[in-house]
Amino acid sequence: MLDREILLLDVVDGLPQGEAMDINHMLSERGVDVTIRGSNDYSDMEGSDVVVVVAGSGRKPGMTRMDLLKINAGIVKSVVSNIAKFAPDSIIIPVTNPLDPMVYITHKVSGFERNRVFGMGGMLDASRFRQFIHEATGHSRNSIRAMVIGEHGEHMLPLTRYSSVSGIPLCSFVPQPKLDAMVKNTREVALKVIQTKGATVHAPGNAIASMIEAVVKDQKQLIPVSTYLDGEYGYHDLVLGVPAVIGRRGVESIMDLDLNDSERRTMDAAAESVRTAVASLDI
Ligand SMILES: NC(=O)C1=CN([C@@H]2O[C@H](COP(=O)(O)OP(=O)(O)OC[C@H]3O[C@@H](n4cnc5c(N)ncnc54)[C@H](O)[C@@H]3O)[C@@H](O)[C@H]2O)C=CC1
Ligand SMILES: CC(=O)C(=O)O
Repeated sequence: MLDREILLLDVVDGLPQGEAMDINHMLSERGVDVTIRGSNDYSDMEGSDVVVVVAGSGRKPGMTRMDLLKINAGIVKSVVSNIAKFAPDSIIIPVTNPLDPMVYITHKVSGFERNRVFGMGGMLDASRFRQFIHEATGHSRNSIRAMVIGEHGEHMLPLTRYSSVSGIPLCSFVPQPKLDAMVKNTREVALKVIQTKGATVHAPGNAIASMIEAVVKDQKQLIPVSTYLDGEYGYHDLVLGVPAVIGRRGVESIMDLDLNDSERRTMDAAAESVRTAVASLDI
């Protein structure tokens, strides 16, 4: 595939082709020389540098991400087998939920080195945490840095100690009850969006785009991503969200943060949740 080409691939005949035409018309008006193509044929992805996997069902109001485990595991396995066949040198960014088990499947089924498989979840969670910090403090979004690790699910870990406004740690000027409310809202807000409009769209799209940009432009950005751990944070053979430096080679390094007892308990609960889910699958 040419550098400035994006392929949309879906099982539904006509859907990616229609989306491609629509997006090309928009890009034409904006003078952007990137070509979008739609296809139902996996062989069209040959030569792709980065492949984003969003295939699968989304959760409906009342569902947790983990409720999608069985149905999406089969879909992701088949999609990833095709990626390994037709784009063996690519970087894969899984997005399908439940994210962390899907990243684990992707890593195992593709056989790709762990740096070439990392999921989008933490960056979206951090954008939500950032918005709650903005709403609670009134400070410019530009001055806010937020970090969210753990599971992209019930055991998400918004790290108040590692989040800041203009370099000043959040916990040094926001009272604990307010911090607790921000953490709770960050964990729960996706469901509120789904209850009101059916799916989360713009914020996930933006997070995916930023992650691709970090790879393509070799930005070495520190981003929370869902990645395979081999000893980091004390976990082996497990996928969880952690801060990582993202560049041309994908995950170029993982930052092993020092966690306090309470943070460690949430991280352990996240690890247990993902491990149990993965153990229930036939990979
Ligand atoms: N990790 C994250 O932060 C986020 C994850 N998600 C997850 O991403 C997934 C997709 O969500 P949406 O785009 O809202 O759903 P959607 O229903 O709009 O799109 C999913 C697409 O997957 C296609 N598909 C199904 N099986 C396929 C296969 N075998 N091969 C190729 N395509 C196939 C469907 O035809 C459909 O067009 C869901 O699991 C959702 O929960 C969504 C937003 C954020
Ligand atoms: C759908 C989902 O996982 C999210 O918006 O966080």
